[in-house]
Formats: sequence, structure tokens, C-alpha cells
Amino acid sequence: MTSPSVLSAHGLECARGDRTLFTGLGFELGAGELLLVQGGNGQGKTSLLRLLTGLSSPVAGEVRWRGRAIARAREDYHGAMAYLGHANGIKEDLTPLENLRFKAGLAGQSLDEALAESTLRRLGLGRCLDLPARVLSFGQRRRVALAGLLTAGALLWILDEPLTGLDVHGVALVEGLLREHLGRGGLVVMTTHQPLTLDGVAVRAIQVGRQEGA
Ligand SMILES: Nc1ncnc2c1ncn2[C@@H]1O[C@H](COP(=O)(O)OP(=O)(O)OP(=O)(O)O)[C@@H](O)[C@H]1O
Repeated sequence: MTSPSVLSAHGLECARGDRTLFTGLGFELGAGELLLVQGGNGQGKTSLLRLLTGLSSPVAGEVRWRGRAIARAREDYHGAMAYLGHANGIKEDLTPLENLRFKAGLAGQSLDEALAESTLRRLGLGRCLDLPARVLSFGQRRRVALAGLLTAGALLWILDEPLTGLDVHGVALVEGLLREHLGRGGLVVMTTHQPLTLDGVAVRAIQVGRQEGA
């Protein structure tokens, strides 16, 4: 049985510079489902994710959240969605906890400090709690950004290459977080060039751009 659509895209067309990356792209995603956006380098995966966040607009078509175009449901949509892009959005001079506080403040939320600290520890950052982000490794910064995703409490996660820079334990951790989020009825749209193990998870896939040699 398929669950009713919560996030959907209809006839999306995306252009970058003078190049059309894709046309007529559509999908439906329900609670507890993960959409894997697939395609080679430069095919338009990040461009699609940016359309889904509302950070950029399609040439044609629309993205809908609970049946309403996101352009007309901005407040609802932004309250329900969290985006993790290539850049982690981390402030260099702030500690991991201060970063989460800052991020929550930007979103107009107050941070549950105990939850934030336990989330950082869960993500393996227990020994970095007092360090400014500038001295953390690439993978540790990625973990801080992932902690921000968890403390934001959003229903929809849009994740651009969340596994980049993570070691095998980090990848397993993210797989666990995805399973938990989906198990609670959350939704995920993500890209990854790395294999994911998500047994028992409802995964949909969409291909962006042309296949090599096609
Ligand atoms: N602002 C821009 N102006 C012109 N072209 C752009 C712009 N941003 C992206 N592009 C081009 O659009 C295409 C798609 O880029 P995008 O980042 O969406 O690809 P991707 O599928 O996410 O790639 P990767 O797997 O390498 O991350 C690329 O050819 C890129 O050079």
C-alpha cells in the first residue's frame, strides 16, 4: 500500500546557464519514504534539491507540500523542512553546541540544550564540545551539521551528499538516523554517490539527467 503524497513535484524544468538540465520531472513522496536522487556528476541533482528547498525556482512546474505549491506555503514548508547542503553552514568561531544554538536562533526556535548535547555526543563529538569548529576535521564538521538536522526536528530532510567525509562508523550512524527518522513517519530526499544499506526502508529512486552514452 502506498502512503498519501506529502511532498510532490510536477513537471519540473530546470536550467543552469544556457543548459536545460531536466524537463518534465515529477515524483510523489509519502510519510516514511526516502527518495534517492541519482545521476552522474553535473547532471543536476543539487539543482533539483535546491528547487525542492525553494532556494531556486523552476523554469516550469511546481513543488507541492501537502498539496500546496511551496511558493504559496513558505512558512509551513520552511518550518517542516531541513536542508543539509554541500557547505555545512557551520560558524568557524563557535563550538558545536554554540553552532546548534545559532542555527536554532536563525530558525526562530529555542534549542533544547540537553538534547543538543546528547545528540552531539551520539554523533561522536563528545571530545570536541569545547573546541571551535575551525579546528574540527572535515568529517567532524559534517557531524555537527548532522546534529543540527536532528535538533531542528523537521519532518522533511533534504540531504545533499550527507555521507561525504564520513568514516565507516559515521556512515552506519547516518543509516541508523535515516531509519529512525523514516520509522517515525519522516521523509527524506537525498543524493549520494556512496552505497547505502537501508534494509526495510521504503526507497524510491529518481534519475536526473542523461545516462552516460545515452
Ligand atoms: N550558477 C550556475 N550557472 C551555470 N551553471 C551552473 C550553475 N550552477 C550549476 N551549474 C551547472 O549545472 C549542472 C548541474 O549542477 P549540479 O550541481 O546540480 O550537479 P550534480 O548532479 O549535483 O553534480 P555532482 O554529482 O557533481 O555534485 C553542472 O553542469 C553545473 O556546472
